[in-house]
Amino acid sequence: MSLLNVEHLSVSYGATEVLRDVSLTVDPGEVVTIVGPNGSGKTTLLRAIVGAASATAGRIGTAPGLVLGYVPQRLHIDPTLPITVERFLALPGGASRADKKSALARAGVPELAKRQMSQLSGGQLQRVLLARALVAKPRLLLLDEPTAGLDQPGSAAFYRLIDDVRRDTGCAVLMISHELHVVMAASDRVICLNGHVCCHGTPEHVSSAPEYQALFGTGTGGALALYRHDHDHRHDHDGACGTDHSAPRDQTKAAE
Ligand SMILES: Nc1ncnc2c1ncn2[C@@H]1O[C@H](COP(=O)(O)OP(=O)(O)OP(=O)(O)O)[C@@H](O)[C@H]1O
Repeated sequence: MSLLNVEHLSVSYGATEVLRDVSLTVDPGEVVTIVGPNGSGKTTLLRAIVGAASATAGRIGTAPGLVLGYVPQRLHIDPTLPITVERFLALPGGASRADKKSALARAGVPELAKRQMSQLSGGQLQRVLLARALVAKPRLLLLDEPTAGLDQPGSAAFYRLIDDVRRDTGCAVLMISHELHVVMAASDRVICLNGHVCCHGTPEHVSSAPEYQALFGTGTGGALALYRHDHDHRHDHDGACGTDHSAPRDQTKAAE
């Protein structure tokens, strides 16, 4: 049984439809990565899954009692508001000291408990955000570009950490990433989003799909092209993006 089942989801901000007819599933233990150009609705999709953006159509089903852990893309911390890492990790429902300690240890930053949030480096902050997501012992971890702003070694270390967490806890991961080599190496499945699901499947399948290449270019240049592609294929309401949305079932579980 899937942990998460997004069915025909549409989300609008005012009159602007940002997501249209998006369907996907995440099964226990899977790593599913969402790629897509800036403004393609990736963050909105995660926000809808955690209940922070409301659907205009479709539904989001979760396994009974599913605990989600969400690492947002950005966190603004008011530097005038003193708050320690330890206090930041407190959950609305309360978290034990032991749970907070073990989440920090699992995120690789056990020494940061007493530090001020405003004094953390970018890499430390990402790990503290991860720790906060882990306190509740999630079965599904949602990561929104978790390594944005980190240098290459910092980013690689963070993804190794995610891999360790997944192996140790068995949680599934649904993440947004712009780093193609990470996506290729670490994901079971990839969903290419551009307001709608352009294509989906194994990393190999997606990276060779014409819809993906139209968005991101081909080869390793695709990773760099993520931010400067020209959106040159249609994705209006007839779904005419040249996409075979009925991709072979052995290659993907999206849109079931
Ligand atoms: N709260 C909001 N109100 C109105 N429009 C919004 C809001 N949040 C996002 N949008 C718009 O919705 C579209 C999708 O935004 P979203 O942040 O989901 O894209 P994204 O794929 O995550 O982009 P990026 O890669 O730049 O992070 C954008 O055009 C954005 O300007």
